Amino acid sequence: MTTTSQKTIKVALRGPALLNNPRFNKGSAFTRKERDDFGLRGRLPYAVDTLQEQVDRAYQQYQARSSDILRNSFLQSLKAQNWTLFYALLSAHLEELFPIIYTPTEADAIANYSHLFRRSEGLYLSPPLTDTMEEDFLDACEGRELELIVVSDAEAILGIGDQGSGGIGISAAKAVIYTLAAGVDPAKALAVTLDVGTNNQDLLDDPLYMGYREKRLRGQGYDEFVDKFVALVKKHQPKCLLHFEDFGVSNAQRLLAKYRDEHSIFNDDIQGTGAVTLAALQAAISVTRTNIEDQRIVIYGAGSAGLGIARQLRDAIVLSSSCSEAEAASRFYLLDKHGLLKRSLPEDQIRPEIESSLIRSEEDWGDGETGLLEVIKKVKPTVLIGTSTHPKAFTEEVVKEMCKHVDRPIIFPLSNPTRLCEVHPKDANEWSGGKALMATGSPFPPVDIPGSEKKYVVAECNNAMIYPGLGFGTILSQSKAMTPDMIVAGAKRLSELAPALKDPDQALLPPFGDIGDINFEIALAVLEQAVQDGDASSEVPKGKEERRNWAKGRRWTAVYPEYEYDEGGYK
Ligand SMILES: NC(=O)C1=CN([C@@H]2O[C@H](COP(=O)(O)OP(=O)(O)OC[C@H]3O[C@@H](n4cnc5c(N)ncnc54)[C@H](O)[C@@H]3O)[C@@H](O)[C@H]2O)C=CC1
Ligand SMILES: CC(=O)C(=O)O
Ligand SMILES: [Mg+2]
Repeated sequence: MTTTSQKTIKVALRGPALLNNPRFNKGSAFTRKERDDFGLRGRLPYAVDTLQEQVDRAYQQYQARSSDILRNSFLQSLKAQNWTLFYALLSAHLEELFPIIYTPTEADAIANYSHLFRRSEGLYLSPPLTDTMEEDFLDACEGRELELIVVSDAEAILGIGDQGSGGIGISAAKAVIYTLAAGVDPAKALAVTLDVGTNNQDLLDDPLYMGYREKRLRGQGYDEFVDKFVALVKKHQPKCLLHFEDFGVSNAQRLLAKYRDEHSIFNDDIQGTGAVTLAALQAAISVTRTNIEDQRIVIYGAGSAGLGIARQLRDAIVLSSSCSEAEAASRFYLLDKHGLLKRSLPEDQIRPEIESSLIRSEEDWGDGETGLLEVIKKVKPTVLIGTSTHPKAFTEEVVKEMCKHVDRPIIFPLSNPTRLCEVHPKDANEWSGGKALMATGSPFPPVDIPGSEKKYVVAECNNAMIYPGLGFGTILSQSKAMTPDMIVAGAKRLSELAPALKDPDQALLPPFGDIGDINFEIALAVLEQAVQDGDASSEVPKGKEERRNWAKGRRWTAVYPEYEYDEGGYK
């Protein structure tokens, strides 16, 4: 691990103000000279640590915590103290710590936000403070030119639903992953929660609940509130990527459509999930040696993720075959709470934003609700994807029925956190006699390959495998929008890096331990696409190799620069 960079930066903070600033704090790693210059001599134990020694100590402290939620709290607190150490520790033990800062543990941390709370982070915006929103926004930006804002209104956090003010947790976690995986400078990122109230009665009844204790704002009031926020982003941070996370399905779709031509925006649950699933599917069909247009695809759970996946895969079929959009759409069978989405369902059982080509016609399917097993029997799908939050929905009967018709069923139970997964991969593996090609939303241990000493690594098909690269590539390009072609370029690059391409017994996506290298490649692919389409800024270097080196240099890494005291320096 490199512990100091060659860079020297000017800092205007002294003593406790420096030690309490997580961006600049080095704790026990301040050099003797820095201790002299910044009034720190007697404020620190005598020895000067390296970053590696700090990481070793922090890791020991981490390991001493007795539960995942306590480990999550420990890491939160470390982040509030020292960003460099926090990111260096995460990078050093990435695969182990990732599920602690993200799914599944972060879901529990968010659900218990008001009880675990110690220190605020990011920006909290609520309707009673609408009049001061601009002032509060500018305060949170602290004069910085941001590259990234992650915003959530917390209506559909992971699979655990409406979490009110706890939503800041998902914005912050997604922002951390941008830094960890893509090298977005944490000082140029902001986590925001639009705390517009909550319909989660448990939160409303909780005396310790910290959010805006009202039912969710809806309708025109909600739209005006979001409009005001987006207008501030456009006005004060025109170059920043605005990432939407875990909005309720109707708002997610609507807001993406509303703002996509106005600012560089991205909806992770729709676009990120669509892209990562496309990459995993490309790897799976390279194993089955079939074409994407020949798949019959059942998607169980037609919300943000399910619809995002359907649209991304449909568009991929159109791109790689002679199929029209309608022909491509006819390969999909979407199910929601009332079973198969088909025209004979009452109007209020199908969300109005779902395009009719994704809804099956009644002649084929008759009246009444059609459940998953019936759909599997009739459709004989090659691909079954779960985005429903309905645990264990892919029963033994469902998996075995699928196996009757295809040799290698592709089964992606993507719901998070772990306990909401549609099928445990161990069960799907057993029921399919080891034939299922699997990917899940949260991490699962490898499963046995029948008749082999080897294990089958279940890919983690989570948008976190791709969104940092999609976002960083867009930030680098300074394109006005993250275009569909840029997203496809990122997904294509990810699928090329799948271990299954080299060995069909290997995982459909790379491991999360490689998330940094992988997302750098994704970011480059996105940047190249923007350059090719003429969407990149003129500041982007002209030659391809030059661009790669330039992009590498733009990555923030967890190293300590040297500090020089200067009254005009960073505060
Ligand atoms: N692996 C990944 O990268 C991602 C996974 N997800 C996961 O997917 C799940 C859904 O997330 P979103 O789409 O954002 O939520 P959402 O609320 O927009 O969608 C869930 C959909 O499932 C439907 N549903 C609920 N119960 C059902 C049942 N019993 N049968 C069929 N459909 C049912 C709901 O009506 C809704 O339309 C969550 O668990 C989330 O964590 C979401 C985004 C990314
Ligand atoms: C992964 C993600 O974005 C979700 O579960 O909502
Ligand atoms: Mg999400």
